[in-house]
Amino acid sequence: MGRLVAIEGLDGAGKNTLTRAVTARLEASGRTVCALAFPRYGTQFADLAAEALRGGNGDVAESVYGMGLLFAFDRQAAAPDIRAALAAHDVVLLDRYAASSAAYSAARLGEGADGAVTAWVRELEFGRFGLPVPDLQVYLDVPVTVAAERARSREASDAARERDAYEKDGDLQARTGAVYAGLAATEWVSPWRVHGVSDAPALLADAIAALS
Ligand SMILES: Nc1ncnc2c1ncn2[C@@H]1O[C@H](COP(=O)(O)OP(=O)(O)O)[C@@H](O)[C@H]1O
Ligand SMILES: Cc1cn([C@H]2C[C@H](O)[C@@H](COP(=O)(O)OP(=O)(O)O)O2)c(=O)[nH]c1=O
Repeated sequence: MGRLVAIEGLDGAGKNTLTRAVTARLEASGRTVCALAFPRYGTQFADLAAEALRGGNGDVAESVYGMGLLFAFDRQAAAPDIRAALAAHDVVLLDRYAASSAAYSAARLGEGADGAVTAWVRELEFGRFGLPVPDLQVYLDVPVTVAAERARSREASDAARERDAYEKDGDLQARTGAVYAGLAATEWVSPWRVHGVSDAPALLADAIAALS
C-alpha cells in the first residue's frame, strides 16, 4: 500500500513544479510514484467548477458551499483511481486535495482554519464520502507576491492558462495563505509539513521516502 501525499498552496506557488521534482527524486531512489492533480480537468465536475470560476454556470460561483460541493464531487469521482494508484505505487502525489477547498472556502468567507467551513469540508469529504486520508499534507509556503507574479507570467506565456476569478483576487490569495498556515499549524485532518520557498525539493522527497 502506497503513501498518500497532498501538495497544497496558492495559485502559482509552484505545486506542479515541486511535484515533478519530487517525483523525479523518488523515482531515482527506486520508488514508484503516481501523480494526480485536482481539479481533474476534462472530467464533468472539475469542468463545471472551472467554468463557474470564469463566469459560467449562472450564479454557482457566488456560493462558497456550492463550489465546495463541485470540488468534492470531483474528488469523490476520482476516489477509485486514487485507491488503485495506492495499490500499485509506493507514493501517490496529489497536486491539491481537500485542503484546497478548506483554505479557499474559509478565505472567501473570512473564516479561519478552525471555522465552520473547514469542519464541513472535513466531514463531507473524509466522513460522508470516505475519501482516502493523506499520510502527509504539504503546504508550499510562498509569499503571495511571488505566487501572483508566477501566475501572471504563466498567463502571459500560455493563453490556455488565463487566470480565473480566484487567481485574479490578490486579497483572497493573501487570506487563503493565512488559512493554509493555520491548517498546517493545527494538523488539519492529518500531519502537515511546511515547505519553504527556498527549500530544496530533495528535502521533501527524503521526508516522503521516510514515511514508508
Ligand atoms: N522554485 C521555483 N522558482 C522559480 N519559478 C518557479 C518555481 N516553481 C515554479 N516556478 C514557475 O512558476 C510558475 C507556476 O508554477 P506551477 O508549478 O505551475 O504552480 P502551481 O502548480 O502551484 O500553480 C511556472 O511558470 C513555474 O515555471
Ligand atoms: C481543487 C480545488 C481548487 N480550488 C481552487 C483553487 C484555484 O484557485 C482554482 C483552480 O485550481 P488550480 O489548481 O489553480 O487549477 P489551474 O490548473 O487552473 O491552476 O480552484 C478550490 O477552491 N477548491 C478545490 O478543492
